[in-house]
Amino acid sequence: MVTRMSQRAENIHISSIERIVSPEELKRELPLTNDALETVVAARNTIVDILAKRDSRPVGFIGPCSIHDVNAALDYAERFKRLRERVADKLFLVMRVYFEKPRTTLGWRGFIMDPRLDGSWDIETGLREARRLLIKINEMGVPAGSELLDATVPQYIADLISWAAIGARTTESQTHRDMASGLSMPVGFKNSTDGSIDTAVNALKACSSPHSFLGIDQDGRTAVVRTTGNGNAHIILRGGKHGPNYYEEFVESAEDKLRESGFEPAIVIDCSHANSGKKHVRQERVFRAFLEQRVSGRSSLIGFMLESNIYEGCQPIPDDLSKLRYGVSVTDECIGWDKTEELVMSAYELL
Ligand SMILES: O=C[C@H](O)[C@H](O)COP(=O)(O)O
Ligand SMILES: C=C(OP(=O)(O)O)C(=O)O
Repeated sequence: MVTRMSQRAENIHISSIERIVSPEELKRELPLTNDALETVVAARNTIVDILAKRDSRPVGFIGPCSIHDVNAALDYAERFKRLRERVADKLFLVMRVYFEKPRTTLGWRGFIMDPRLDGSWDIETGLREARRLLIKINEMGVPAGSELLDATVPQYIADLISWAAIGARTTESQTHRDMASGLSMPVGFKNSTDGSIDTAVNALKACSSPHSFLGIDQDGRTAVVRTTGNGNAHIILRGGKHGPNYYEEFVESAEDKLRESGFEPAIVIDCSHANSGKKHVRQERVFRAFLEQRVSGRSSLIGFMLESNIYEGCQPIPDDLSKLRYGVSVTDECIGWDKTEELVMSAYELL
């Protein structure tokens, strides 16, 4: 017979809780360098200027769907650096350096959560190696943009991120709106997976106001976090379950909704995800439609996103990791580097 004293009311489904390095300890081990800080501050200021239309260059968020191999990420960053310098007078390019992946149901959750890609969930190593990689990329002069998914992660890496995304699956989440209201960098909110633009506009309203919520401090202790609100936020059209939303009528409708809510329209077109039906070959079509609208004077379109890797396509994560193909996405399909260069250079010619 179960006695009352043997019953338990908590941690029934918890198998373990392990302490890890605190944000402060990790930053002491891997400090922000002056060169990296310079990249971050300059890029954030430029994106703020682009949002406010003081800088007329479109911003491009380009890079892998997810980082899974540090060497391939650095190889990509070298190519990216050369390309971004070539087009810098007409385009401002930020590398997608995405470490956290939200999933529709199940799947690999990204480099921070599972850096070895084998289900070992060595999150402490993930945080450490993500921070180390971000320092190197920023020291090269390449600014990084990333989706912020776990509300604890920013304390470990946000000082190295120049632009953050809140994804389609979390734009409506109070936790993510609270978090975004305290972030130091500009933030893009995706429309939700059902295609709702209202959800993203509501997120802008929420995120531009102050909030108080529970988080951790730099020592890793539970703390009340009070924010001032983040006025540097914008929406990202990524399509939804009923199809793409990069066409003019959707952009106009988004502009109207933003104006009605008191925001000067600033919109990024995501050329991937539901705008491309997750087919890398369709990203070009979306990109060209973005360019056409932009060149014909639609100044609300302040930027675009391309999912790009060294080689095109994607691959499932094999049980034998030695069979992973170098430079190929392990999440969504990406365009390859040659196509990336071709698209960016064609935009450069046109702008
Ligand atoms: O960007 C990546 C994916 O679109 C997102 O993480 C969802 O992926 P899934 O539908 O394969 O789970
Ligand atoms: C997950 C992503 O996008 P979305 O939230 O639009 O699905 C992404 O950009 O990696």
